[in-house]
Amino acid sequence: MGHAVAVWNQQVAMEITKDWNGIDQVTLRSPRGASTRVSLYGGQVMSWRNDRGEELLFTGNKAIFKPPKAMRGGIPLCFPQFGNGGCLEQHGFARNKIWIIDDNPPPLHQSNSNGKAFDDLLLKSSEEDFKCWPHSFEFRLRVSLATNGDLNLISRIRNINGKPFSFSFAYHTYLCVSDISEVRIEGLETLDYLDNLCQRERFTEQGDAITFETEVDRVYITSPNVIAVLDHEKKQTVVIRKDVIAVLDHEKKQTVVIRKDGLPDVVVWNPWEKKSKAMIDIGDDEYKQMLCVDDDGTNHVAEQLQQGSVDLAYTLLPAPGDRNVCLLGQPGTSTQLPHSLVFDSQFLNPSHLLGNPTART
Ligand SMILES: O=P(O)(O)OC[C@H]1O[C@H](O)[C@H](O)[C@@H](O)[C@@H]1O
Repeated sequence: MGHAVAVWNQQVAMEITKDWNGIDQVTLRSPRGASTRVSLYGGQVMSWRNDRGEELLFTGNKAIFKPPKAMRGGIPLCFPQFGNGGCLEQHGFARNKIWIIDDNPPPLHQSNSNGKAFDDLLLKSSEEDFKCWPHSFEFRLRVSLATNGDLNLISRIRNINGKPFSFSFAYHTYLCVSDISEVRIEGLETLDYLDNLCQRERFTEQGDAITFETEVDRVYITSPNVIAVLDHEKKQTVVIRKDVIAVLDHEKKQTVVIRKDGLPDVVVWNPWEKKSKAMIDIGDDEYKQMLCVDDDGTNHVAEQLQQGSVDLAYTLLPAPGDRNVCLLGQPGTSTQLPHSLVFDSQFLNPSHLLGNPTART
């Protein structure tokens, strides 16, 4: 079966229920109480809670949980287009499709499932999609939850007829923050970005850090190894690496680390007050509690998939905020943060990405 649990009590580790629209949703639970819920509508992660039951992803009070639009919040999957730069609807159609549970997924590395509850979902190109995007693909998503609450997403996109196609992709992650005015991002300051608010004009980031005093919608190109997003109010920091993003919330005493592979760019988005008021599915003031840090391959990759498949891996790791953090990047380098996580980021090897038992100390 494509939904399985490796180690602990399977009966409590995974549950399939119907949402209020009658659409299946899969809840995975860790033995320590962390959980995640993924909807077959869009393959979207709707919720991710740490072992204290605290929600780590943003969902607004006015979020609309009804097809044909994706719910604003959680982690929508943007495919085969991120943004509105192509011929498709904004962020592509995958987030608005009904996925199925994949009962027979091709194997991932053996250790991927060690000690984890996981579920495999599948979206196949349909005749309807073909009218607007004439390419044959299979998009497999593995969502897994480790014993320690780490959330891993692996997207495997496969060209199934050998005719090359291009696509862009993003994990459009809505992080929950305390107060956007108290959040800053460090590490993007020398990067070039395309400003979606200025017809994608290219600028170079000049400030010491990115702070939020107005709407921001930027694509940072080829993000470096380390970016930090600090949330003073929540006492939380997000560290983003090319392969890793960490989110530390001092107030909530939690850390989230994101590791990614095959996704060179970072999109930073907050709609701010005016745009929020114009959006029907977010409360007027809720922009203060959200920050989208999307990991994508919009500009550089626009993956050309000639044959075979590409894997786009993504890991979110929560950690208590009362220990020291050491993010180990390249061998011999490290970034010390005030709170706590130690991991080995040789994540290009899926066994490290998904199954490294030393990921948390
Ligand atoms: O409203 P959505 O289609 O979900 O898009 C929400 C946002 O997604 C990304 O972050 C884009 O950079 C923004 O321009 C867009 O507004």
